[in-house]
Formats: sequence, structure tokens, C-alpha cells
Amino acid sequence: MPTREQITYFGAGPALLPSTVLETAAEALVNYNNTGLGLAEHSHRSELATNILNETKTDLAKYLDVPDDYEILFMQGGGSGEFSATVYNLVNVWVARRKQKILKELNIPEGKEIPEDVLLKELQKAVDEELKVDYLVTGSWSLKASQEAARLIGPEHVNIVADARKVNDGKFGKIPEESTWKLSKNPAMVYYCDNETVDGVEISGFPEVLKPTGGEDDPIVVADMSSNILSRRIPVKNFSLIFFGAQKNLGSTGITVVIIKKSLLPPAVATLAPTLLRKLGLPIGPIVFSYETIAKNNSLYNTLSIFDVYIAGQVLKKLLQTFPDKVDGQQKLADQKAKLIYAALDKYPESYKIVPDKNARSRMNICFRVTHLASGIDESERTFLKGATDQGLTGLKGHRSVGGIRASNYNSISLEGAEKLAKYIEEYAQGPK
Ligand SMILES: O=C(O)C(=O)[C@H](O)COP(=O)(O)O
Ligand SMILES: N[C@@H](CCC(=O)O)C(=O)O
Repeated sequence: MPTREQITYFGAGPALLPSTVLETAAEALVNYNNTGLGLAEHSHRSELATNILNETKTDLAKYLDVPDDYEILFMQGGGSGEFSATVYNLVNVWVARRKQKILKELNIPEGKEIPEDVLLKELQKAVDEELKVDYLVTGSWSLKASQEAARLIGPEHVNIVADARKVNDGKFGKIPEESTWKLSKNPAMVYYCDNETVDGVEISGFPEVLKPTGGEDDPIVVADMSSNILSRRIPVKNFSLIFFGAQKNLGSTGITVVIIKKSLLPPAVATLAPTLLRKLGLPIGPIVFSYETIAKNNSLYNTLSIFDVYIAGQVLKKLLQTFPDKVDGQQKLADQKAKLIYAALDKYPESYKIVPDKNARSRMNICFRVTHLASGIDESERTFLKGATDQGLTGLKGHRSVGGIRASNYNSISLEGAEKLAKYIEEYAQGPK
């Protein structure tokens, strides 16, 4: 039976966690801080739970330099839950803002009620003719998110800004040129996935066309950063909302973090009455997906796994201790590890084919095919995986939907782990054909 030290696990998520964090968490699970009770047994409403929650929020904000006008929420439901939650909440914001605009245009004197049928007619017209959510589809996760939006509010309201498959022979692997993106006028959000785990594609920086200018018409930008959060500096202030499941770079499966601009929450935006949404034919989200509700209750509207928040908090403490320059330090290391692995693959073009284009390569999920053996790709990949497992390099199988090999280079992969993989990649390529 191997020990933890003998294994380097390159799985795509859940992913490797630092051993020291797991050891501390294991103790906390049995007897937290000599309370005689394990952390998973303590009430999420206890003082110690609130302290863990608040400390984790503070450390996350510190590590990523999250500005004060953002709220950090701990939610449940994973990335997929957020595919739905973003739609419910941001469509609500769009309609609420439109309602304000209509009231202003109708010039209704302060305190005077507008006849409900007039407002409803105007709002319905706006929804029918103008409501759009924009999706940049660069891989299977953003595709899934766009499909969920179409399921919830109807495909007529979903605008695909660009579909990467259209510029890459029907497959993901490229980021379409920004000049080709077809953005809607005033959409409820522009959504993209910063790193596509399955397809190994990462957007290298904040898109130029979405940069805010400070005007009223700045786009509401939403990003799924489930698989690259905490691995590089991000200009948080350019986003209206960022979300990420914990199970890659932050912690264990069970919590999803949302960083949301306060201007999207009450009192800045009024919540619409469910009856109004119903009349407009728009969906009403589950209460546990309401950002307003979760924010109002400091993430404790219902039972939250404080144990998972604790693990995330311990990971953040470790990161803050390891990198005095915070996420910039981690970014340097992440880049260095990714470079090592890509360089080994690039050195043997006859043995390996990297899936995405060079300028779309993910630093987190390195996807490639093995073409080394004359007997074919299947046999090459089988022997590659077998040889890797024999050396303790595991979790390298590509996602079931695309096959191939995928080395997930999340934060807990050490430099030595990345070096070991790069060395194996070279060794395998030098082996018999
Ligand atoms: O982005 C990824 O990679 C993911 O694994 C998704 O965030 C996973 O979504 P859920 O399974 O948490 O819904
Ligand atoms: N996050 C993992 C697992 C997703 C899944 O299998 O549903 C991946 O992208 O491979």
C-alpha cells in the first residue's frame, strides 16, 4: 500500500490537498481545539463556527486583494449550482434596474403609484425584446452553463458571444479572437469560464473588450474560476461576480465560494416580488440560491459545512505563510510548474500532441494525447498511464468525455511533483516505439 509521500495525484478535482492541512483537519474532525467535540459535530451557529467563517473570509480577501465593495459568500450546490444561481439572480437584477428606468421614464411623481398594468406591459416588452445573457463558450463547462441558462429562461434570451468550436474544427482548444465576439447590448451578464478543466483551455488575462470604463453601461462580468482560482492574480474589481467550487485549489468538496459586488445586492438593487417575476414568465430561484438571502445571513441561512470552510481556511493560512507576496508568489510557482511539463511534451512532438492551441494552454489542466507507439494512440496512452502509475504519478486519465491524458497542476502539486512528471514524460518518449 503506498504512502501519501509516494503518490503525486494529478486528478482534476477533487484534487490533492496539502498533507499538513489534512493532518490538522483530521484532529479537528475528532476533537476541535480541546472542546471534546469534532468540528463536523459543532453547530454552524456556534461562536467558534462564526469565527472560522469570518477568518476564512478575511484571509481569502487578503490573499486575493478583494476590495471592500465585494461580499464573499459560502454556498452549496457546486459549480453546477452556480450555473443556475447566476441566471436567477442576475436576471432579477436586470429586471429590477429596468423597472427603475421605466418608472423614471414614465415620470411618476414621488410617492404616486403607477398602475400595475402599465408597468407590467412595459416590463414585459423589455423582457421579451431585450433580455439577454451572454456566454463565451470555450469548453464543456461554459457550454453547460449556457445550456442551463437556456433551460431556465429560454434559448431566445441566451446569446452565444462566441463558440470556440467554430474556429477549431468542431472541437474546443482555442479562445476565439475578441474582435469576433458578438456581445449583446446591455445583457444581464457576460459569462465566461476562466479555465476549462476538461479541455485544458485557459483565458490568459481579463478580456480587453470587457474592461470597465467606469460608466453606467459597463458590462456585468461573471466568471467561473473553479479550476484556477488562487493560482494567479485577478483584477477582482473588473468582475461583478466570481464563483468557484472549493475542490481544486481551495479545499474539499462541499462549499462553493461567490465573490459578488455589493452593488448587485440590496439595498443597491431592490429584490423583485415573486408575483412580478411569475407574471413576467421568469423563473424564481430556490431561496438557498438567492445571493441576497445568503449575504444577509453571513452564509448561514441554512446549515453550512463548517468543517469544509475550516479546511479552506487552513489552505489559505498555509498559502499566506508560504507566499509573502500572496497570490503573486503562487502564480510564479504555478507558471514554473506548467512550463516544465509543457516543455517536456513540446520536446517530443512525435510522441505527444498537446490538445489546445499554444496561446490557450491552461496552466492548471495540461491535456494531451500520446502518439508514441506505432500500435496506436490507445495503446500509447494505456502504456503511458501504466508506467506513470508504477512511479506513483496518478490521476492522469483525461475526462471521460474527451479521453486522452490530463495532468492537473493545481496548487498542491509541488515543484518536485511537476519535475517528476516532466522527467517521466521524457523517459517515456525515449522508450521503445
Ligand atoms: O470546473 C470544473 O472543473 C468542475 O469540476 C466544476 O466546477 C464541477 O462542478 P460541480 O460538480 O461542483 O457542479
Ligand atoms: N472536475 C472534474 C470532474 C467533473 C465530472 O466528472 O463531472 C473534471 O473536470 O474532470
